[in-house]
Amino acid sequence: MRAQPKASHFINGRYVEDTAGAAIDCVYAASGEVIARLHEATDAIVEEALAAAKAAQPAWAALSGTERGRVLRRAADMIRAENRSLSELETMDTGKPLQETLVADATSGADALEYFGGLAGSLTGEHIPLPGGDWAYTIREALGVCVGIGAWNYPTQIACWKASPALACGNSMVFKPSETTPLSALRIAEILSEAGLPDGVFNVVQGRGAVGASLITDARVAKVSLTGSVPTGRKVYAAAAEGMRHVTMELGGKSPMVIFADADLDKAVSGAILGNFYSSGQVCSNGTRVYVERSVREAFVARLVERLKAGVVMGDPLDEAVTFGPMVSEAQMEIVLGYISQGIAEGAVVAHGGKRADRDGFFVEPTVFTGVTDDMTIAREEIFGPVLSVLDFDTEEEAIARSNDTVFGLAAGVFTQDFARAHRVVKAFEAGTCYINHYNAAPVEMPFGGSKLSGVGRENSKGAIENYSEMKAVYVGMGDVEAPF
Ligand SMILES: NC(=O)C1=CN([C@@H]2O[C@H](COP(=O)(O)OP(=O)(O)OC[C@H]3O[C@@H](n4cnc5c(N)ncnc54)[C@H](O)[C@@H]3O)[C@@H](O)[C@H]2O)C=CC1
Repeated sequence: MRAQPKASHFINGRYVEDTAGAAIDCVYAASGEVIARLHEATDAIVEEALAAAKAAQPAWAALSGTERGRVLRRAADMIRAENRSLSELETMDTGKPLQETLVADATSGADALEYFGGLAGSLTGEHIPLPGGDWAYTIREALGVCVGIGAWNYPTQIACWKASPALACGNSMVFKPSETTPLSALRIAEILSEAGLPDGVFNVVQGRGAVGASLITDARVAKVSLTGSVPTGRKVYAAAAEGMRHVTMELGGKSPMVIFADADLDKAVSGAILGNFYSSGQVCSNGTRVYVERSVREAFVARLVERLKAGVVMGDPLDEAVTFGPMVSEAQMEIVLGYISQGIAEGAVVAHGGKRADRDGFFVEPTVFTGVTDDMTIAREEIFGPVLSVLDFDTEEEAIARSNDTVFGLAAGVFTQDFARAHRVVKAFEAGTCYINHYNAAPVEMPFGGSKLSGVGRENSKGAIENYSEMKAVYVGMGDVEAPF
């Protein structure tokens, strides 16, 4: 199997290569096979990308929002038309089942392009009447050159979620995908170009952390948007602060899901599956701490395990019948297996799964732990794999307090038929993205992002516009100017 792109980088409307950069091997996670070899951006490539983005931005910003939006919406249509091949590429890049990528990756990217393309024409400032006939107005302006840095779990989606609001507002972007999944952002850049995006407005450069770091501190960069882990977020935020750059930080989590005894148990089990095993658990907002009211805990675990036994089909993720893929990489598999061992060592009980699957590739069995306590490592740290911890609780107050007892604040969910309680619990959650009787849906119309250590700013929704533009305020004096002397 080969998925070799035309070159490693896409700059100024064309593919660019510089083989002097260190090699990045792209590995198909279901077999361990190398399917493409790319090269990290050298200093010359980084310079070329930033110079292109800087040069292209003013003319792009000078177009009307409607004109910019038209390009984004055209790209959205092209992505939808090409959904199958983009989904296959995403599956090869990440190892996620084609069954998932067909509905959740390029389509989500297209949604973002369409949504922000639609908004672009309506971005305006405001008129502010003042006493004495004076007035003020605001001009919504682009920030300039934005840098986007992606994680490996949703490479297409992340590229589009960052590019769409940035470009809608008139910014240009240099995007660095994760070195683990370098392929799909290149194709997105190519499609944007084919849709009519002026050269240099969206550029992709490859590389590991050092390339990301060199992008952030360049004087031409006005904003950095990162999707990644908390430790990386700390470094990127600090580096961006040196130049007073704007940031959006979409970081990790250890989110709670609270299931009350009155919940529709089948819906709650579905929520727990969506919030733990989709993308083999490699989802930042996953609700991995599943608090179940004591009286229904056994029934919940029994149904969950039954559904996993019946529904999990492991195999080649390119086979559409497969529902459960491998970890993205051998390294990630080892991390997840390490957490499982630690859970067992600290006294948690494996109710399902618990080991590497007996097949080629980096597969870890979907794993359910019971007997988990709040102080265990598996209940405190982000695992980023298919490991669900069941914890039991007795009262609403206790469930809320324990849910919030974490440094993270990305997402949280509640399952109950008592809607007054649902809204009360959600109000008390310390999390940016909450769910009632659902989990992990991320429509573009809804803000997405975290509080506490899980992030700064929001992606998607009209709110993202605030994160990719700034207001220039203009005071207009209509009468005398009174001065003290
Ligand atoms: N909140 C959200 O929306 C999401 C958060 N994530 C989080 O991402 C993490 C998993 O993704 P990984 O790729 O392993 O994260 P990571 O933090 O290792 O890497 C993220 C990106 O940052 C780059 N990077 C690393 N060091 C850097 C530095 N010093 N300066 C600039 N860039 C640097 C990497 O090359 C990569 O492109 C998890 O913690 C997960 O929760 C993942 C998806 C969505």
